[in-house]
Amino acid sequence: MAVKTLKDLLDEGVEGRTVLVRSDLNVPLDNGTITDPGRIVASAPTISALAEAGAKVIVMAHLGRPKGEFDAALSLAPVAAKLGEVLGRNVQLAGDVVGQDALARSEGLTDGDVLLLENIRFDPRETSKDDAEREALAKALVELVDGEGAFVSDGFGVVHRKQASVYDIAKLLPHYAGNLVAAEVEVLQKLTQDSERPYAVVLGGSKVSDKLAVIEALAPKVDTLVIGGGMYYTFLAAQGISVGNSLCQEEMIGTCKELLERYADVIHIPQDVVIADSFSADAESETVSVMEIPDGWMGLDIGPRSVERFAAILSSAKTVFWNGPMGVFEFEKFAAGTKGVAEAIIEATGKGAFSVVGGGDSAAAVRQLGLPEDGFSHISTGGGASLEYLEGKTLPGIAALED
Ligand SMILES: Nc1ncnc2c1ncn2[C@@H]1O[C@H](COP(=O)(O)OP(=O)(O)O)[C@@H](O)[C@H]1O
Ligand SMILES: O=C(OP(=O)(O)O)[C@H](O)COP(=O)(O)O
Repeated sequence: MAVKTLKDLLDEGVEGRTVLVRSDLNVPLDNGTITDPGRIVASAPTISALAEAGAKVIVMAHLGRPKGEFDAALSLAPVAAKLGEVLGRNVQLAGDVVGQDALARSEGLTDGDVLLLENIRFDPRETSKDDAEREALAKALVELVDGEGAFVSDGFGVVHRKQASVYDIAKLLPHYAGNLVAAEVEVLQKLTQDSERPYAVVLGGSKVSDKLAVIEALAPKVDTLVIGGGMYYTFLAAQGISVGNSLCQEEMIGTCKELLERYADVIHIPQDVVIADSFSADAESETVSVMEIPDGWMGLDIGPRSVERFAAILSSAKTVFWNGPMGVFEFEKFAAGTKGVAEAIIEATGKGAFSVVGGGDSAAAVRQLGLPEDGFSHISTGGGASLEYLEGKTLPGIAALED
């Protein structure tokens, strides 16, 4: 990556300078409690290095997908507390993004202080499609800077988003790749440059509209695409199978039909499914063939026959990239598919395959299901970002650092 790095910035000297850092602190929450702090832990070294070197550090981050306005359930308050604990230093949380409180707190920063702005997506300009709106937010963020500022991009999980705190801000300040972004890109380069065959990609999760588009680009590049989680119901619907209340992206049915025809040898979808009568931990559940999903029920995990078949396919892979849980692993009843597929990837890794798990929830699943983290070659903090990198797409948050 031909970009300046954190080391370059530290060599220049940051004492007394305000450094804006974009981190991906989008961690899973259960009723306000962080269930997996992985992304906070992975983001800490860059923030810590800057604070230690005497910078006034202002961290920008998002949580979930608020609709451009304050949402108490998506406040970064629990994240600020956890970040402080991990860093071993006080982390202030601003009550807003670029409002009165953020401005007053940024003016009061002294060397080595860390200030976290409130969820950057509370400001509708962050995710706006309008360049001028995003640029206006980027300018407001720069106004928090005292003297000669700098921008460090360290939120790998969000570098595929053309958003104000990821992309536009780099045009206004000297910019550098943080340690996490640099390390993640280095590992993913291995996957794109010399991936040993057979190369398998396993896709699941719930960001169906984002990731169905990725399948189109990845299918010609890999030997096997294993699809589970919330992703495959659109493929079932494309075969005329009724999916009840399962996640399904109606407008992508035509695309899925074409993909199934063109890549029949590459794409593998489940044969059986664990269905539920509601989206809850104690829902009534049953394992059925994918042909038998009744109206009103929804698929929340892949079934045991599918796990067995996927495990057989993955056992011969030499390169594996996995993003997205196979089911709603947060509920015990629907965790077996994710566990089974993860175990198959661990087994392949043990036999010499190079394996990468990407995504906040996928990484959380590995830890929560008690699987060994060192069973994989690398655990990445970015799911969508990794996928788009593997696709060969230009990632706005990385391209902006190259300018
Ligand atoms: N069949 C399903 N229906 C609804 N949600 C699902 C299903 N399978 C998996 N999920 C959910 O997908 C979420 C993770 O999706 P995603 O954000 O795409 O993954 P990652 O964060 O690893 O990139 C998990 O919270 C999980 O509960
Ligand atoms: O969780 C994230 O991505 P991932 O689920 O693809 O790993 C990132 O924080 C990006 O979030 P977004 O997909 O709402 O832009």
